Amino acid sequence: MATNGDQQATPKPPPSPSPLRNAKFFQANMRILVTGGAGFIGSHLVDKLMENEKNEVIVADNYFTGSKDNLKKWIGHPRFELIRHDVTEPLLIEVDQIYHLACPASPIFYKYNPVKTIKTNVIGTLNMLGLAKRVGARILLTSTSEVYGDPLIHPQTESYWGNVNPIGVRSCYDEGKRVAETLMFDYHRQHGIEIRIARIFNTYGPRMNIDDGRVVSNFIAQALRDDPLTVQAPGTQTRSFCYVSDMVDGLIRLMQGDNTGPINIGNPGEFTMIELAENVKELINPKVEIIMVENTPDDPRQRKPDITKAKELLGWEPKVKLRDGLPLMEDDFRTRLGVPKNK
Ligand SMILES: NC(=O)c1ccc[n+]([C@@H]2O[C@H](COP(=O)([O-])OP(=O)(O)OC[C@H]3O[C@@H](n4cnc5c(N)ncnc54)[C@H](O)[C@@H]3O)[C@@H](O)[C@H]2O)c1
Ligand SMILES: O=c1ccn([C@@H]2O[C@H](COP(=O)(O)OP(=O)(O)O[C@H]3OC[C@@H](O)[C@H](O)[C@H]3O)[C@@H](O)[C@H]2O)c(=O)[nH]1
Repeated sequence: MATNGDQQATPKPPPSPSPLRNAKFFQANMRILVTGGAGFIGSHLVDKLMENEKNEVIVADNYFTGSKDNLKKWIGHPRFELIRHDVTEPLLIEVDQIYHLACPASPIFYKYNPVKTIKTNVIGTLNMLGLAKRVGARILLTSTSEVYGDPLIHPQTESYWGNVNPIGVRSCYDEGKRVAETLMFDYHRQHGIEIRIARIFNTYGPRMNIDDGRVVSNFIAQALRDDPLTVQAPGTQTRSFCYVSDMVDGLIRLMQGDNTGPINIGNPGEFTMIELAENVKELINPKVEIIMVENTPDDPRQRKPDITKAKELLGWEPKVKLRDGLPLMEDDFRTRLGVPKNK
């Protein structure tokens, strides 16, 4: 049973969705729901889960920031199903595991309709926990480093409670994810649900929306379009960037392991935004200009994961360095933007 030091209820055995599942000649695949599976991280997670022939993967997504395009290689596959579904509505299906990712992640998208972002985090997580409770599924929440807000300790350990503005423009996301974590633990303590919480730090890689608005996708798209790289002032703020394949590996290990978390999953390599811009310029377009532009309120000034827990409890650490990951993302952006390498 999962351990996190808190008192825990004894989990009930999962109800069997069909007596056939225990029959000798019935192929009992692991049924895995991925909410938000048409998005950036979700679609890479689906690719990895589909590699295992014992997995059946069901994606539920409302396509707010995701796209069917990200899943096109699986559409029609006998072990794959795609459902247009908004997680703020209940979902009645039979599954063994739930990876709950559904939520806009880029600040420009989560601020676009903040009330909807809160609903997605709170009602959406309640609905997925209700589903987990009904069918006895294990559920993993993709929480975020944003639960630490503008952190006053550095690097951030999971025991740090954070420094979040409860009424700011980012709060719909930060506080929404904090409530989602609370709900996960309350369902765990009250109903014995098997939970897993990943606190994801900034992740990048192929398939990010070209106009996603997050810094790595912005800089790469700008470099390929010969537009200036827009560093938001002061540019000394830091982030630590994890390549998506490392992230997916960490999420699967967390789901399959014995620990509830929360566990930080991220790459501790820390960069200022000026350093990131300089790296993109050097690697992708040495002629591009770097300019300073105005920032948005409550931008965290520093962020770096302490990944001791992930190393010890999951045997996980990231493998891909930023300077190796950026060219992989560049190739994907070149294809989608139609900008050949030696233009
Ligand atoms: N990428 C990162 O750096 C990062 C960092 C921390 C946490 N996370 C978390 O990881 C998850 C995935 O992030 P991502 O980067 O892939 O973002 P993304 O925007 O590419 O993917 C989110 C997906 O959720 C879907 N979605 C949004 N609201 C929904 C709703 N109400 N019902 C159903 N589907 C909905 C979107 O259409 C999209 O497919 C999110 O929960 C995010 O908070 C991501
Ligand atoms: O064009 C840009 C965009 C962003 N930035 C800066 O880059 C830094 C990172 O900004 P991003 O928008 O990529 O992402 P943030 O780190 O602010 O938020 C992210 O944190 C973790 C996740 O939960 C989410 O994916 C997202 O909320 C910020 O300091 C921002 O000011 C730029 O300098 N230029």
